[in-house]
Amino acid sequence: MSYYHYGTIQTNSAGHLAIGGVDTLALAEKYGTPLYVYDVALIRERIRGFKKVFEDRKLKYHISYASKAFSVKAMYRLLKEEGIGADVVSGGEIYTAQQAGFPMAQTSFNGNNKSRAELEMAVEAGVGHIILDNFHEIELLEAILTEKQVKMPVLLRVTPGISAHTHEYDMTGQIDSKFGFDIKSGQADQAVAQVIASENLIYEGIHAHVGSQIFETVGFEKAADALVNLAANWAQTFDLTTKILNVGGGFGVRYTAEDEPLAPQTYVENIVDEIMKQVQAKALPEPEIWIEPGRSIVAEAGTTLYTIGSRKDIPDVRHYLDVDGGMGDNIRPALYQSEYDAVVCNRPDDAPVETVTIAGKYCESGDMLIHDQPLAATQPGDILATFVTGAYGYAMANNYNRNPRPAVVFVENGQSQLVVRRETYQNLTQLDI
Ligand SMILES: Cc1ncc(COP(=O)(O)O)c(C=O)c1O
Ligand SMILES: N[C@@H](CCCC[NH3+])C(=O)O
Repeated sequence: MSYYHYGTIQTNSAGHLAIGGVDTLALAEKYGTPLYVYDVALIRERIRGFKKVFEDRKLKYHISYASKAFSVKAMYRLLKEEGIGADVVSGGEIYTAQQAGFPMAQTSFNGNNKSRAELEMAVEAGVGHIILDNFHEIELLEAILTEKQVKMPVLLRVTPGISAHTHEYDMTGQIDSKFGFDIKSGQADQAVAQVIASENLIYEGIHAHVGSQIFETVGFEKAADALVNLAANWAQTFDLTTKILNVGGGFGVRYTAEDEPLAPQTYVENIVDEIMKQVQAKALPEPEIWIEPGRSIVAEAGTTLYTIGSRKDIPDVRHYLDVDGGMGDNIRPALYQSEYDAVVCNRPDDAPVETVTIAGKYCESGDMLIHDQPLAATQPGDILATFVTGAYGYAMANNYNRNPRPAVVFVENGQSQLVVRRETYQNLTQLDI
């Protein structure tokens, strides 16, 4: 086997790459390329794996899928089926969840610059919790709630001063961060005092998110300690009960064979055990533990299919193999130098015969999907699959060079279902006047 296995991905009896029991060549034929294909069984498996950690321990919990990783109506419907919540970060995500018929009480709203219009929308939509991020937002929300004469449960997002080991753009828990109230300087204390004094903001707990694509558990455990300490301090100083401890997401996944993440549940087991240890040591009441994973629920479930087109061979320098997508459907290599693996869908198990650089079709020299990919022999028209594109792929897709965004297909039990249509050229000009 020449590629790494995720979920239901396998070579079928025809010798082709199959996902969810569906031949990828048939998918490319039916829906066109580039195409995002999601292995629904793997998404379910990830969600159930997280649930099991809490249920095995008989703990109070809430899983809030970080929608930003992949926010489309079909995803919210799947979350609803699996009975978990969703974290949203914009009016657009609130709208999408509403359109999908998602139970809005099961949502929380994060973000460092929520607008008045977005906060009003959240209150009207019945969003379950607002995760307060800064002093301006406290005032804004208080004003809205006073006007509407409603009350809103809130969490306070704090920055615990932990620098997680990941790409600089993926770090969020360090003191010098645009997100949340800083603990060390006393901002978090000041914020909670303001919330307690408010008529309409109902304090329910604390939130921290240290960053994304993190492999070590130590950062998460330190953040968990910081949250329990804060809850203990606030119990003493303000006689305040912290009902919810939200430790965020950020659990790292395997993009290539070189990555060595822990099993997704292991991160959560470590965090939960650390929280419960500290809670017991400080004699605090048992909190409801919230997690907010995005990538670890959807990343490995996503595969992108491309059609191979031209190639350029520069003797003794490099072989460029071009595909019909690129930084418009996967900006992560250009933005974070992220690495991916690929196989040729009609012969995934063939031994590599050359090392190629997979280039996108966009007018940017940096539009490379994979550097130095060992690959079987290919010809124009062959279908190429890149793995682990389910998180921050479609979510960050764009129309650069006026390329339409690809379609999204869910596969499960041998069936495929179109869940997002391919954009058309007409869609591209529909807002132009
Ligand atoms: C507040 C918050 N919660 C959750 C997430 C989800 O992170 P991930 O997709 O790495 O699990 C993020 C993104 O980093 C975030 O900023
Ligand atoms: N978009 C980023 C992660 C950002 C996480 C959100 N705070 C990625 O693809 O890795």
